Amino acid sequence: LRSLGVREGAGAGASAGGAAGSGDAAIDLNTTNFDAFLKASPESFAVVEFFAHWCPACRNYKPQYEKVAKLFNGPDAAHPGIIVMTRVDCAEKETSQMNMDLCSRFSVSHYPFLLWGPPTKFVSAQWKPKQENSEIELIEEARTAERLLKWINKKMGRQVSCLSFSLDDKKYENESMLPKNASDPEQIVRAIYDVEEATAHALQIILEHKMIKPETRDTLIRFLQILVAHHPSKRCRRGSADLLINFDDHWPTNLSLSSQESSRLLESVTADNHQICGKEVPRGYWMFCRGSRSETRGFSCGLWVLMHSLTVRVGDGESQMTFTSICDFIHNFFICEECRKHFYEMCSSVSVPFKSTRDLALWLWSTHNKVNDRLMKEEKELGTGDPSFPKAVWPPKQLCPSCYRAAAGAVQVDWDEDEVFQFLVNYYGKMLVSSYKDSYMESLLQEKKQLGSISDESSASSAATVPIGAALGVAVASCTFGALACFWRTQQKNRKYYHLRSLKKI
Ligand SMILES: Cc1cc2nc3c(=O)[nH]c(=O)nc-3n(C[C@H](O)[C@H](O)[C@H](O)COP(=O)(O)OP(=O)(O)OC[C@H]3O[C@@H](n4cnc5c(N)ncnc54)[C@H](O)[C@@H]3O)c2cc1C
Repeated sequence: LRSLGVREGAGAGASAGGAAGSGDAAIDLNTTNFDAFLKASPESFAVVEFFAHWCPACRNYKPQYEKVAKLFNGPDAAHPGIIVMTRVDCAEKETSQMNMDLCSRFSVSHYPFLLWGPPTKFVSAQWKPKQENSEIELIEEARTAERLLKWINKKMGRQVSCLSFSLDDKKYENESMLPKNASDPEQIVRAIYDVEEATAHALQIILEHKMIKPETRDTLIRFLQILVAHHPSKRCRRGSADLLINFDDHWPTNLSLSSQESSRLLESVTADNHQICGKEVPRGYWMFCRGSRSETRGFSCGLWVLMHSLTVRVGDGESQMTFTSICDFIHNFFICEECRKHFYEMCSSVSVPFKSTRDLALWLWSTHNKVNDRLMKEEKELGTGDPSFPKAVWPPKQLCPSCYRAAAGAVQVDWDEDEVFQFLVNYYGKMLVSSYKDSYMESLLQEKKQLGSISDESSASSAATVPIGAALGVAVASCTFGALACFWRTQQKNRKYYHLRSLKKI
Protein backbone atom coordinates (compact mmCIF):
# COMPACT_ATOMS: atom_id res chain seq x y z
CA LEU A 1 0.00 0.00 0.00
CA ARG A 2 3.00 2.26 0.07
CA SER A 3 2.35 2.92 -3.60
CA LEU A 4 -1.03 4.30 -2.58
CA GLY A 5 0.67 6.59 -0.12
CA VAL A 6 -0.42 4.77 2.98
CA ARG A 7 1.70 3.71 5.93
CA GLU A 8 4.74 5.54 4.77
CA GLY A 9 7.62 5.80 7.16
CA ALA A 10 7.42 3.35 9.96
CA GLY A 11 4.60 1.26 8.61
CA ALA A 12 1.44 1.79 10.60
CA GLY A 13 0.66 5.18 11.81
CA ALA A 14 1.83 7.49 9.10
CA SER A 15 -0.38 9.86 7.29
CA ALA A 16 -1.41 9.26 3.71
CA GLY A 17 -1.49 12.96 3.06
CA GLY A 18 -4.85 14.52 2.28
CA ALA A 19 -6.39 16.51 5.05
CA ALA A 20 -4.29 15.24 7.91
CA GLY A 21 -1.15 16.92 9.01
CA SER A 22 2.10 15.01 8.74
CA GLY A 23 3.05 13.04 11.82
CA ASP A 24 -0.51 12.07 12.61
CA ALA A 25 -0.94 8.61 14.04
CA ALA A 26 -4.37 7.95 12.53
CA ILE A 27 -4.18 6.66 8.99
CA ASP A 28 -5.98 8.60 6.27
CA LEU A 29 -7.94 6.47 3.90
CA ASN A 30 -9.95 7.35 0.85
CA THR A 31 -12.15 5.55 -1.59
CA THR A 32 -9.16 4.32 -3.61
CA ASN A 33 -7.24 2.65 -0.82
CA PHE A 34 -9.92 1.94 1.81
CA ASP A 35 -10.68 -1.70 0.93
CA ALA A 36 -7.13 -2.70 0.05
CA PHE A 37 -5.70 -1.20 3.21
CA LEU A 38 -8.18 -2.77 5.59
CA LYS A 39 -8.01 -6.10 3.81
CA ALA A 40 -4.29 -6.24 4.48
CA SER A 41 -4.39 -5.01 8.08
CA PRO A 42 -3.16 -7.62 10.54
CA GLU A 43 -4.75 -5.87 13.51
CA SER A 44 -7.77 -7.54 15.10
CA PHE A 45 -9.88 -4.39 15.07
CA ALA A 46 -10.23 -1.15 13.16
CA VAL A 47 -11.74 2.18 14.10
CA VAL A 48 -12.83 4.34 11.17
CA GLU A 49 -13.61 7.98 11.81
CA PHE A 50 -15.68 9.57 9.07
CA PHE A 51 -15.35 13.34 9.19
CA ALA A 52 -15.34 16.48 7.05
CA HIS A 53 -12.37 18.82 7.18
CA TRP A 54 -14.61 21.88 7.18
CA CYS A 55 -16.60 20.70 10.20
CA PRO A 56 -15.57 22.70 13.33
CA ALA A 57 -16.58 19.88 15.69
CA CYS A 58 -14.34 17.50 13.74
CA ARG A 59 -11.41 19.90 14.01
CA ASN A 60 -11.91 20.06 17.74
CA TYR A 61 -12.24 16.31 17.92
CA LYS A 62 -9.05 15.60 15.98
CA PRO A 63 -6.60 15.95 18.91
CA GLN A 64 -8.84 13.69 21.00
CA TYR A 65 -8.88 11.00 18.32
CA GLU A 66 -5.13 11.39 17.81
CA LYS A 67 -4.45 10.78 21.50
CA VAL A 68 -6.05 7.37 21.19
CA ALA A 69 -4.57 6.66 17.75
CA LYS A 70 -1.06 7.26 19.13
CA LEU A 71 -1.57 4.43 21.59
CA PHE A 72 -2.18 1.92 18.80
CA ASN A 73 -0.59 3.23 15.60
CA GLY A 74 2.90 4.22 14.60
CA PRO A 75 6.42 3.37 15.65
CA ASP A 76 5.97 4.78 19.14
CA ALA A 77 2.69 3.06 19.89
CA ALA A 78 2.39 1.53 23.33
CA HIS A 79 0.09 -1.20 21.97
CA PRO A 80 0.88 -1.87 18.32
CA GLY A 81 -0.75 -4.52 16.21
CA ILE A 82 -4.08 -4.64 18.06
CA ILE A 83 -6.27 -1.85 16.70
CA VAL A 84 -5.73 0.18 13.54
CA MET A 85 -7.10 3.73 13.83
CA THR A 86 -8.08 5.29 10.52
CA ARG A 87 -10.10 8.16 9.17
CA VAL A 88 -11.89 9.18 6.01
CA ASP A 89 -12.51 12.78 5.03
CA CYS A 90 -15.94 12.60 3.42
CA ALA A 91 -15.44 16.11 2.05
CA GLU A 92 -11.97 15.65 0.65
CA LYS A 93 -11.71 18.02 -2.31
CA GLU A 94 -9.89 16.05 -4.99
CA THR A 95 -11.94 12.93 -4.66
CA SER A 96 -14.93 14.52 -3.02
CA GLN A 97 -17.61 12.66 -4.90
CA MET A 98 -15.88 9.34 -4.55
CA ASN A 99 -15.27 9.71 -0.82
CA MET A 100 -18.87 10.72 -0.43
CA ASP A 101 -19.84 7.39 -1.98
CA LEU A 102 -17.68 5.58 0.52
CA CYS A 103 -19.24 7.54 3.38
CA SER A 104 -22.72 6.76 2.03
CA ARG A 105 -21.82 3.07 1.99
CA PHE A 106 -21.49 3.31 5.77
CA SER A 107 -24.57 5.51 6.25
CA VAL A 108 -22.58 8.41 7.65
CA SER A 109 -25.28 10.71 9.00
CA HIS A 110 -23.24 13.24 10.98
CA TYR A 111 -19.63 14.25 11.64
CA PRO A 112 -17.60 12.91 13.29
CA PHE A 113 -18.99 9.39 12.89
CA LEU A 114 -17.04 6.45 14.30
CA LEU A 115 -17.34 2.78 13.37
CA TRP A 116 -15.67 -0.23 14.95
CA GLY A 117 -15.11 -3.76 13.67
CA PRO A 118 -12.59 -6.29 12.38
CA PRO A 119 -10.73 -4.63 9.46
CA THR A 120 -11.79 -7.23 6.91
CA LYS A 121 -15.47 -6.69 7.75
CA PHE A 122 -15.24 -3.19 6.26
CA VAL A 123 -13.94 -4.48 2.96
CA SER A 124 -16.45 -4.11 0.13
CA ALA A 125 -19.07 -3.79 2.85
CA GLN A 126 -22.00 -1.59 3.59
CA TRP A 127 -23.38 -0.69 6.99
CA LYS A 128 -26.76 0.54 8.08
CA PRO A 129 -27.90 1.62 11.54
CA LYS A 130 -29.59 -1.22 13.45
CA GLN A 131 -28.29 -3.70 10.91
CA GLU A 132 -28.57 -7.18 12.38
CA ASN A 133 -25.67 -9.67 12.54
CA SER A 134 -23.13 -7.04 11.62
CA GLU A 135 -19.72 -7.08 13.25
CA ILE A 136 -19.43 -3.39 12.48
CA GLU A 137 -20.69 -1.18 15.29
CA LEU A 138 -21.28 2.49 15.76
CA ILE A 139 -19.17 4.02 18.53
CA GLU A 140 -21.40 6.43 20.34
CA GLU A 141 -20.46 8.64 23.21
CA ALA A 142 -16.85 9.00 22.18
CA ARG A 143 -16.48 12.76 22.11
CA THR A 144 -13.30 12.77 24.18
CA ALA A 145 -10.21 10.60 24.10
CA GLU A 146 -11.10 9.24 27.56
CA ARG A 147 -14.59 8.25 26.46
CA LEU A 148 -13.39 6.63 23.26
CA LEU A 149 -10.79 4.60 25.13
CA LYS A 150 -13.36 3.64 27.76
CA TRP A 151 -15.61 2.35 24.96
CA ILE A 152 -12.70 0.37 23.46
CA ASN A 153 -11.72 -1.10 26.84
CA LYS A 154 -15.30 -2.18 27.44
CA LYS A 155 -15.60 -3.68 24.00
CA MET A 156 -12.40 -5.64 24.45
CA GLY A 157 -13.27 -6.79 27.96
CA ARG A 158 -10.43 -4.78 29.45
CA GLN A 159 -12.29 -3.02 32.20
CA VAL A 160 -10.02 -4.35 34.93
CA SER A 161 -7.51 -1.60 35.60
CA CYS A 162 -4.37 -3.74 35.22
CA LEU A 163 -5.50 -4.85 31.77
CA SER A 164 -7.13 -1.75 30.41
CA PHE A 165 -5.52 0.58 27.91
CA SER A 166 -4.74 3.96 29.38
CA LEU A 167 -3.95 7.26 27.69
CA ASP A 168 -0.80 7.40 29.82
CA ASP A 169 0.61 4.14 28.45
CA LYS A 170 3.98 4.69 26.85
CA LYS A 171 6.04 2.58 24.51
CA TYR A 172 8.09 0.01 26.42
CA GLU A 173 7.10 1.33 29.80
CA ASN A 174 4.10 -0.84 30.13
CA GLU A 175 5.88 -4.13 30.64
CA SER A 176 2.73 -5.97 31.59
CA MET A 177 1.42 -5.49 28.05
CA LEU A 178 4.46 -6.98 26.34
CA PRO A 179 4.15 -10.39 24.82
CA LYS A 180 5.53 -12.94 27.22
CA ASN A 181 6.28 -15.48 24.59
CA ALA A 182 8.33 -17.58 26.96
CA SER A 183 5.20 -18.74 28.70
CA ASP A 184 2.30 -17.88 26.44
CA PRO A 185 1.83 -20.31 23.57
CA GLU A 186 -0.84 -18.08 22.06
CA GLN A 187 1.73 -15.41 21.20
CA ILE A 188 3.15 -17.49 18.37
CA VAL A 189 0.07 -16.75 16.25
CA ARG A 190 1.31 -13.17 15.96
CA ALA A 191 4.73 -14.32 14.78
CA ILE A 192 3.50 -14.97 11.24
CA TYR A 193 3.49 -11.21 10.67
CA ASP A 194 7.06 -10.96 11.93
CA VAL A 195 8.12 -13.78 9.64
CA GLU A 196 6.73 -11.74 6.75
CA GLU A 197 8.45 -8.64 8.08
CA ALA A 198 11.78 -10.45 8.43
CA THR A 199 11.51 -11.89 4.92
CA ALA A 200 10.91 -8.47 3.38
CA HIS A 201 13.63 -6.98 5.56
CA ALA A 202 16.13 -9.60 4.44
CA LEU A 203 15.49 -8.86 0.77
CA GLN A 204 15.71 -5.14 1.38
CA ILE A 205 19.12 -5.59 3.02
CA ILE A 206 20.31 -7.80 0.18
CA LEU A 207 19.34 -5.18 -2.39
CA GLU A 208 20.50 -2.17 -0.45
CA HIS A 209 23.87 -3.75 0.25
CA LYS A 210 24.22 -4.98 -3.34
CA MET A 211 24.82 -8.48 -2.16
CA ILE A 212 23.72 -10.32 -5.30
CA LYS A 213 26.93 -11.28 -7.02
CA PRO A 214 27.92 -14.09 -9.35
CA GLU A 215 29.13 -16.11 -6.37
CA THR A 216 26.01 -15.54 -4.21
CA ARG A 217 23.35 -15.69 -6.93
CA ASP A 218 22.75 -19.45 -6.73
CA THR A 219 22.40 -19.34 -2.96
CA LEU A 220 19.61 -16.80 -3.22
CA ILE A 221 17.85 -18.78 -5.95
CA ARG A 222 17.94 -21.95 -3.88
CA PHE A 223 16.65 -20.15 -0.81
CA LEU A 224 13.87 -18.52 -2.83
CA GLN A 225 12.87 -21.95 -4.15
CA ILE A 226 12.35 -23.11 -0.59
CA LEU A 227 10.40 -19.98 0.26
CA VAL A 228 8.16 -20.48 -2.79
CA ALA A 229 7.16 -23.89 -1.55
CA HIS A 230 7.34 -23.66 2.21
CA HIS A 231 7.11 -20.09 3.47
CA PRO A 232 4.31 -20.10 6.06
CA SER A 233 2.82 -16.92 4.56
CA LYS A 234 0.97 -17.27 1.32
CA ARG A 235 1.77 -13.76 0.17
CA CYS A 236 5.49 -14.41 0.69
CA ARG A 237 5.24 -17.67 -1.27
CA ARG A 238 3.59 -15.74 -4.04
CA GLY A 239 6.13 -12.87 -3.91
CA SER A 240 9.08 -15.26 -3.83
CA ALA A 241 7.70 -17.01 -6.90
CA ASP A 242 7.37 -13.67 -8.68
CA LEU A 243 10.95 -12.82 -7.84
CA LEU A 244 12.10 -16.18 -9.04
CA ILE A 245 10.31 -15.79 -12.35
CA ASN A 246 11.97 -12.47 -12.99
CA PHE A 247 15.29 -13.39 -11.48
CA ASP A 248 17.03 -13.95 -14.79
CA ASP A 249 15.82 -10.62 -16.12
CA HIS A 250 16.97 -8.66 -13.09
CA TRP A 251 20.15 -10.50 -12.28
CA PRO A 252 21.59 -12.05 -15.43
CA THR A 253 24.34 -14.56 -14.79
CA ASN A 254 27.80 -13.12 -14.28
CA LEU A 255 26.48 -9.69 -13.51
CA SER A 256 28.19 -7.91 -10.69
CA LEU A 257 26.12 -4.85 -10.02
CA SER A 258 27.60 -1.43 -10.00
CA SER A 259 26.06 0.93 -7.49
CA GLN A 260 24.11 2.70 -10.23
CA GLU A 261 22.74 -0.53 -11.61
CA SER A 262 21.92 -1.67 -8.15
CA SER A 263 19.89 1.39 -7.25
CA ARG A 264 18.11 1.18 -10.61
CA LEU A 265 17.31 -2.41 -9.80
CA LEU A 266 16.06 -1.52 -6.34
CA GLU A 267 13.73 0.99 -7.96
CA SER A 268 12.55 -1.44 -10.59
CA VAL A 269 11.99 -4.23 -8.08
CA THR A 270 9.82 -1.86 -6.05
CA ALA A 271 8.09 -0.37 -9.07
CA ASP A 272 7.36 -3.80 -10.53
CA ASN A 273 5.64 -4.74 -7.30
CA HIS A 274 8.22 -7.40 -6.66
CA GLN A 275 8.17 -6.94 -2.95
CA ILE A 276 8.79 -10.39 -1.66
CA CYS A 277 5.74 -10.49 0.59
CA GLY A 278 3.49 -8.16 -1.35
CA LYS A 279 2.83 -4.48 -1.18
CA GLU A 280 1.63 -4.49 2.43
CA VAL A 281 4.93 -5.73 3.88
CA PRO A 282 7.12 -4.46 5.50
CA ARG A 283 4.80 -2.78 7.98
CA GLY A 284 7.60 -1.28 9.98
CA TYR A 285 6.94 -2.85 13.36
CA TRP A 286 7.27 -6.15 15.14
CA MET A 287 4.64 -8.01 17.07
CA PHE A 288 5.86 -11.34 18.51
CA CYS A 289 9.48 -10.20 18.14
CA ARG A 290 8.95 -6.79 19.67
CA GLY A 291 11.59 -6.04 22.28
CA SER A 292 11.08 -4.07 25.45
CA ARG A 293 13.90 -1.85 24.21
CA SER A 294 14.09 -0.50 20.69
CA GLU A 295 17.55 -1.96 20.13
CA THR A 296 16.66 -5.55 21.04
CA ARG A 297 14.94 -8.42 19.19
CA GLY A 298 13.19 -7.63 15.87
CA PHE A 299 14.82 -8.82 12.64
CA SER A 300 17.06 -11.58 14.01
CA CYS A 301 14.15 -13.01 16.01
CA GLY A 302 11.96 -12.98 12.89
CA LEU A 303 14.71 -14.72 10.94
CA TRP A 304 14.94 -17.51 13.50
CA VAL A 305 11.18 -18.01 13.43
CA LEU A 306 11.27 -18.09 9.61
CA MET A 307 13.99 -20.75 9.63
CA HIS A 308 12.23 -22.89 12.26
CA SER A 309 8.97 -22.63 10.34
CA LEU A 310 10.73 -23.77 7.16
CA THR A 311 12.39 -26.76 8.79
CA VAL A 312 9.10 -28.18 10.04
CA ARG A 313 7.44 -27.73 6.64
CA VAL A 314 9.91 -29.32 4.25
CA GLY A 315 9.59 -32.99 3.35
CA ASP A 316 12.09 -35.64 4.40
CA GLY A 317 13.61 -35.66 0.92
CA GLU A 318 14.22 -31.92 1.00
CA SER A 319 15.87 -31.81 4.41
CA GLN A 320 19.50 -31.87 3.24
CA MET A 321 18.86 -29.29 0.51
CA THR A 322 17.08 -27.05 3.01
CA PHE A 323 19.91 -27.39 5.48
CA THR A 324 22.46 -26.34 2.85
CA SER A 325 20.28 -23.48 1.66
CA ILE A 326 19.75 -22.09 5.15
CA CYS A 327 23.44 -22.36 6.00
CA ASP A 328 24.50 -20.70 2.73
CA PHE A 329 21.84 -18.04 3.02
CA ILE A 330 22.95 -17.02 6.51
CA HIS A 331 26.59 -17.21 5.48
CA ASN A 332 26.14 -14.99 2.43
CA PHE A 333 23.33 -12.66 3.38
CA PHE A 334 23.11 -12.22 7.16
CA ILE A 335 25.42 -9.30 7.66
CA CYS A 336 26.05 -9.77 11.34
CA GLU A 337 29.64 -10.93 11.17
CA GLU A 338 29.76 -12.79 14.49
CA CYS A 339 26.38 -14.42 13.90
CA ARG A 340 27.09 -15.76 10.45
CA LYS A 341 30.57 -16.94 11.41
CA HIS A 342 29.38 -18.91 14.42
CA PHE A 343 26.38 -20.25 12.59
CA TYR A 344 28.50 -21.40 9.69
CA GLU A 345 30.88 -23.17 12.06
CA MET A 346 27.92 -25.08 13.45
CA CYS A 347 26.77 -25.86 9.90
CA SER A 348 30.23 -27.08 8.97
CA SER A 349 30.40 -29.44 11.93
CA VAL A 350 27.52 -31.50 10.50
CA SER A 351 29.08 -34.51 8.81
CA VAL A 352 26.14 -36.82 8.04
CA PRO A 353 23.57 -35.64 5.46
CA PHE A 354 20.07 -35.07 6.79
CA LYS A 355 17.53 -37.65 5.75
CA SER A 356 14.45 -36.44 7.57
CA THR A 357 12.46 -33.37 8.54
CA ARG A 358 12.76 -34.49 12.14
CA ASP A 359 16.56 -34.47 12.12
CA LEU A 360 16.71 -31.09 10.42
CA ALA A 361 14.15 -29.45 12.73
CA LEU A 362 15.90 -30.84 15.80
CA TRP A 363 19.30 -29.72 14.50
CA LEU A 364 18.12 -26.13 14.08
CA TRP A 365 16.43 -26.23 17.47
CA SER A 366 19.58 -27.45 19.25
CA THR A 367 21.76 -25.03 17.26
CA HIS A 368 19.51 -22.16 18.32
CA ASN A 369 19.78 -23.37 21.91
CA LYS A 370 23.58 -23.32 21.63
CA VAL A 371 23.37 -19.70 20.46
CA ASN A 372 20.99 -18.95 23.34
CA ASP A 373 23.40 -20.55 25.77
CA ARG A 374 26.34 -18.51 24.51
CA LEU A 375 24.38 -15.26 24.46
CA MET A 376 22.88 -15.92 27.89
CA LYS A 377 26.35 -15.51 29.39
CA GLU A 378 27.40 -12.68 27.10
CA GLU A 379 24.28 -10.63 27.65
CA LYS A 380 24.54 -11.08 31.40
CA GLU A 381 28.12 -9.83 31.41
CA LEU A 382 27.52 -6.92 29.05
CA GLY A 383 24.00 -6.05 30.13
CA THR A 384 22.89 -6.01 26.50
CA GLY A 385 20.00 -8.47 26.74
CA ASP A 386 16.34 -7.64 26.78
CA PRO A 387 15.24 -7.77 30.43
CA SER A 388 11.79 -8.99 29.41
CA PHE A 389 13.16 -11.71 27.16
CA PRO A 390 16.24 -13.19 28.76
CA LYS A 391 17.91 -15.97 26.81
CA ALA A 392 17.04 -19.40 28.11
CA VAL A 393 16.95 -23.02 27.08
CA TRP A 394 13.96 -23.42 24.87
CA PRO A 395 11.15 -24.51 24.99
CA PRO A 396 10.63 -23.74 28.68
CA LYS A 397 8.65 -26.25 30.71
CA GLN A 398 5.56 -24.01 30.66
CA LEU A 399 5.44 -24.35 26.88
CA CYS A 400 6.23 -28.03 26.62
CA PRO A 401 6.23 -30.04 29.85
CA SER A 402 6.45 -33.33 27.98
CA CYS A 403 9.68 -32.22 26.26
CA TYR A 404 11.41 -32.64 29.62
CA ARG A 405 12.22 -36.13 30.87
CA ALA A 406 11.80 -36.22 34.62
CA ALA A 407 15.26 -36.16 36.12
CA ALA A 408 15.49 -34.68 39.55
CA GLY A 409 18.44 -32.41 40.14
CA ALA A 410 20.06 -32.86 36.71
CA VAL A 411 22.12 -29.87 35.53
CA GLN A 412 21.60 -30.56 31.83
CA VAL A 413 18.10 -30.93 30.49
CA ASP A 414 17.31 -34.48 29.46
CA TRP A 415 15.19 -33.78 26.38
CA ASP A 416 12.63 -36.17 25.00
CA GLU A 417 13.42 -35.41 21.36
CA ASP A 418 10.30 -37.09 19.98
CA GLU A 419 8.23 -34.75 22.12
CA VAL A 420 10.37 -31.76 21.15
CA PHE A 421 9.87 -32.54 17.48
CA GLN A 422 6.12 -32.89 17.91
CA PHE A 423 6.09 -29.62 19.78
CA LEU A 424 8.09 -27.82 17.06
CA VAL A 425 5.80 -29.16 14.34
CA ASN A 426 2.74 -27.93 16.16
CA TYR A 427 4.21 -24.61 17.32
CA TYR A 428 5.94 -23.50 14.11
CA GLY A 429 3.48 -25.35 11.87
CA LYS A 430 -0.19 -25.15 12.78
CA MET A 431 -0.14 -22.58 15.58
CA LEU A 432 1.97 -20.09 13.66
CA VAL A 433 -0.56 -19.78 10.87
CA SER A 434 -3.74 -20.27 12.87
CA SER A 435 -4.91 -16.65 13.01
CA TYR A 436 -3.34 -15.78 9.66
CA LYS A 437 -5.53 -18.38 8.01
CA ASP A 438 -8.66 -16.68 9.30
CA SER A 439 -7.83 -13.12 8.35
CA TYR A 440 -5.70 -13.54 5.26
CA MET A 441 -7.65 -16.39 3.74
CA GLU A 442 -10.87 -14.53 4.23
CA SER A 443 -9.48 -11.55 2.36
CA LEU A 444 -8.20 -13.84 -0.38
CA LEU A 445 -11.60 -15.41 -0.78
CA GLN A 446 -13.16 -12.00 -1.14
CA GLU A 447 -10.54 -11.08 -3.73
CA LYS A 448 -11.31 -14.29 -5.56
CA LYS A 449 -15.00 -13.55 -5.59
CA GLN A 450 -14.24 -10.21 -7.19
CA LEU A 451 -11.93 -11.66 -9.81
CA GLY A 452 -14.06 -14.66 -10.65
CA SER A 453 -12.32 -17.99 -10.38
CA ILE A 454 -8.57 -17.89 -10.67
CA SER A 455 -7.05 -21.06 -11.86
CA ASP A 456 -3.87 -21.44 -9.90
CA GLU A 457 -4.89 -20.78 -6.31
CA SER A 458 -6.64 -23.83 -5.09
CA SER A 459 -4.96 -23.65 -1.73
CA ALA A 460 -7.13 -21.03 -0.07
CA SER A 461 -8.22 -23.54 2.53
CA SER A 462 -4.93 -23.54 4.33
CA ALA A 463 -2.06 -21.12 4.63
CA ALA A 464 0.26 -24.03 5.26
CA THR A 465 -0.76 -25.80 2.07
CA VAL A 466 1.76 -25.68 -0.72
CA PRO A 467 0.21 -24.18 -3.86
CA ILE A 468 0.11 -26.57 -6.77
CA GLY A 469 2.58 -24.43 -8.65
CA ALA A 470 4.91 -24.31 -5.69
CA ALA A 471 4.73 -28.06 -5.19
CA LEU A 472 5.77 -28.46 -8.77
CA GLY A 473 8.56 -26.02 -8.04
CA VAL A 474 9.84 -28.36 -5.35
CA ALA A 475 9.51 -31.35 -7.61
CA VAL A 476 11.71 -29.73 -10.17
CA ALA A 477 14.05 -28.15 -7.67
CA SER A 478 16.60 -30.76 -8.57
CA CYS A 479 16.20 -29.89 -12.26
CA THR A 480 17.54 -26.76 -13.82
CA PHE A 481 16.38 -23.39 -12.66
CA GLY A 482 15.41 -22.61 -16.24
CA ALA A 483 12.60 -25.16 -16.16
CA LEU A 484 11.24 -23.74 -12.94
CA ALA A 485 11.44 -20.18 -14.17
CA CYS A 486 9.65 -21.19 -17.35
CA PHE A 487 6.82 -22.75 -15.39
CA TRP A 488 6.41 -19.77 -13.11
CA ARG A 489 6.59 -17.38 -16.03
CA THR A 490 3.53 -19.07 -17.50
CA GLN A 491 1.77 -18.82 -14.16
CA GLN A 492 2.71 -15.18 -13.89
CA LYS A 493 1.37 -14.39 -17.33
CA ASN A 494 -1.96 -15.90 -16.35
CA ARG A 495 -2.01 -13.90 -13.16
CA LYS A 496 -1.12 -10.69 -14.98
CA TYR A 497 -3.99 -11.38 -17.33
CA TYR A 498 -6.43 -11.72 -14.46
CA HIS A 499 -5.09 -8.59 -12.80
CA LEU A 500 -5.48 -6.64 -16.03
CA ARG A 501 -8.98 -7.99 -16.42
CA SER A 502 -9.91 -6.93 -12.91
CA LEU A 503 -8.34 -3.51 -13.36
CA LYS A 504 -10.34 -3.04 -16.55
CA LYS A 505 -13.49 -3.87 -14.61
CA ILE A 506 -12.60 -1.19 -12.06
C1 LIG B 1 21.49 -17.48 12.48
C2 LIG B 1 21.61 -16.52 13.62
C3 LIG B 1 22.78 -16.47 14.36
C4 LIG B 1 22.92 -15.56 15.41
N1 LIG B 1 24.10 -15.48 16.09
C5 LIG B 1 24.30 -14.52 17.02
C6 LIG B 1 25.55 -14.32 17.66
O1 LIG B 1 26.50 -15.02 17.38
N2 LIG B 1 25.67 -13.30 18.55
C7 LIG B 1 24.62 -12.49 18.86
O2 LIG B 1 24.75 -11.57 19.67
N3 LIG B 1 23.40 -12.66 18.29
C8 LIG B 1 23.22 -13.64 17.38
N4 LIG B 1 22.01 -13.79 16.76
C9 LIG B 1 20.85 -13.03 17.27
C10 LIG B 1 20.24 -13.75 18.48
O3 LIG B 1 20.22 -15.15 18.30
C11 LIG B 1 18.80 -13.32 18.75
O4 LIG B 1 18.07 -13.44 17.56
C12 LIG B 1 18.67 -11.92 19.27
O5 LIG B 1 19.47 -11.75 20.42
C13 LIG B 1 17.19 -11.64 19.66
O6 LIG B 1 16.79 -12.57 20.65
P1 LIG B 1 15.28 -12.91 21.00
O7 LIG B 1 15.07 -12.76 22.45
O8 LIG B 1 14.39 -12.16 20.14
O9 LIG B 1 15.13 -14.47 20.70
P2 LIG B 1 15.70 -15.28 19.51
O10 LIG B 1 16.88 -16.05 19.95
O11 LIG B 1 15.87 -14.41 18.33
O12 LIG B 1 14.55 -16.32 19.23
C14 LIG B 1 13.32 -15.93 18.63
C15 LIG B 1 12.21 -16.78 19.21
O13 LIG B 1 12.44 -18.14 18.87
C16 LIG B 1 12.03 -19.00 19.92
N5 LIG B 1 13.17 -19.83 20.28
C17 LIG B 1 14.17 -19.57 21.16
N6 LIG B 1 15.04 -20.59 21.20
C18 LIG B 1 14.59 -21.52 20.33
C19 LIG B 1 15.05 -22.80 19.94
N7 LIG B 1 16.13 -23.35 20.46
N8 LIG B 1 14.34 -23.48 19.02
C20 LIG B 1 13.22 -22.96 18.49
N9 LIG B 1 12.73 -21.77 18.84
C21 LIG B 1 13.41 -21.04 19.74
C22 LIG B 1 11.54 -18.12 21.04
O14 LIG B 1 10.14 -18.02 20.99
C23 LIG B 1 12.17 -16.78 20.73
O15 LIG B 1 11.38 -15.70 21.20
C24 LIG B 1 21.84 -14.69 15.73
C25 LIG B 1 20.65 -14.76 14.98
C26 LIG B 1 20.53 -15.65 13.94
C27 LIG B 1 19.27 -15.68 13.13
